[in-house]
Amino acid sequence: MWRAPVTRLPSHVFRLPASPRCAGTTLRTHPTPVRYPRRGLGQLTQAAALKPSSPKGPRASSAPSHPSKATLDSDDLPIVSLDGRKVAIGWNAETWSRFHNIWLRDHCRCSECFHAVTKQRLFDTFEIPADIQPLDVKAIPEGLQVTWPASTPHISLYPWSWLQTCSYDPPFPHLRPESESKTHQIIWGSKIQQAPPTVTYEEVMESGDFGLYKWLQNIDRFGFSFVNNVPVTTEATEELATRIGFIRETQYGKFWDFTSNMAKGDTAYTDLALSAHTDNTYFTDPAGLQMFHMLSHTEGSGGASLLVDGFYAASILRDLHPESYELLTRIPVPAHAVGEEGCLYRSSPPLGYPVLSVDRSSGALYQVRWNNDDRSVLGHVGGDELEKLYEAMRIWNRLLKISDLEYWVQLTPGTVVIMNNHRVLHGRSAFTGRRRMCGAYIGIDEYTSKLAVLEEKFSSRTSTPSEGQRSVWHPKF
Ligand SMILES: C[N+](C)(C)CCCC[C@H](N)C(=O)O
Ligand SMILES: O=C(O)CCC(=O)C(=O)O
Repeated sequence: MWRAPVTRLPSHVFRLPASPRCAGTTLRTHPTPVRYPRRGLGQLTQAAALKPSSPKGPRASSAPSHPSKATLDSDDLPIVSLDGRKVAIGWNAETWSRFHNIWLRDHCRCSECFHAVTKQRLFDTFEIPADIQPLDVKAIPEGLQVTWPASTPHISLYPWSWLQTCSYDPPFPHLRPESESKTHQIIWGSKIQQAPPTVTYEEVMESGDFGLYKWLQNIDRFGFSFVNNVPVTTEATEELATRIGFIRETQYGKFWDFTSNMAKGDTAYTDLALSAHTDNTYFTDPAGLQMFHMLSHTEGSGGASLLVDGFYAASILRDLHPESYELLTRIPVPAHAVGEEGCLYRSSPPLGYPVLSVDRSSGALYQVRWNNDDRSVLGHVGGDELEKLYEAMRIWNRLLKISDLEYWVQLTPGTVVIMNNHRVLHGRSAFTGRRRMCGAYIGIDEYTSKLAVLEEKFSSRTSTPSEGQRSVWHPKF
């Protein structure tokens, strides 16, 4: 049985082994702090600075760390030079970035080129000559200053830290904001039941939003969170959901209040057991968050809830069954929801989406789509690949049922569970009696937007300026 080496974290949570990249989690390498060009390097004359730098100029080897302040000392500025159709910036003796001239002109964010409030581009990118050349490039304490040819020469200024965050030749991943959350992702197994991520209703509802931030950080890191002490009403549960964003309405309604009465044409509205699955595999954009609050269960038993970390299961599949992992990241699987007379939802495009969606550039897993009950006819997989696909699904299904991965919990009135439906699978055991459940979906974009806004508010990296308007140099757009 594959087990990630347990590190110094509590026994029920651990980070993936220090392999370069695992499903959904890229461990951050903390760059050794790098000094800016020493005085000697910073003293290039203006003319020298404009000379094309040596094409074999040193490439990035030690990634720079963000400058500790917005402006740099005049005698310690990066070297800047023209390099054909690019501008080269020497952060230190061996680390350079190169930005295409057209990229720099396109990304000018002065008030003429970029709307200071709406943060939308104001000029026509395609008016920029493909071979545009600066009249001048200069390193000044505030950043890289570039003068562009125009009837009245146009001056652009790019802050040093923004250039480092956006550097693409080479990229500095550890400076990208998305590296933060990926690094924070914590995968878990059944031992999470020792200390599941939990916040209180009072924390989440308090007006300062820090409790709400704590809740969303839980979801960002673990893929789910409980909320305790929630009033046992649909109204309080709905109000809790809308603290994150507007509810996603579907054919099941907006805020659901359901039981096993087949009110809707889906087995969720029965007392049957449901194996681990994600919802909405038939939607182009499956709901991002799913919230459940069990309001009552009388005259019966069972109905325990199941949570499985799909990113954990996928990392095991990747490491132990790479061929099956590859098939599940490549072969689309169609799905449908047609139980309601007035509905005939089927995947669009008709072939559907892979069970495991992987970012083709980084290789990081970003979504699990799995509901074997809602899967449609596999009519597009030919040859021996079909049997390999069934074998891959069999292995995947077996992984989801390993006791070390299953977190069974009996929900009780007053405790809400919310999960990231793109990562955490859920299910339930069969039950008897009358079981009343309520909840809602929230779109993935509403969730990630609210988390980003709260990060702006509470984290040091991207604080909103005192005047309340976010900077045009915000690292996230
Ligand atoms: C609305 N509520 C969550 C109660 C039921 C949703 C139906 C679940 C459906 N089989 C799916 O996997 O999407
Ligand atoms: O009834 C439950 O506990 C969960 C039902 C379910 O899996 C769903 O609605 O997707």
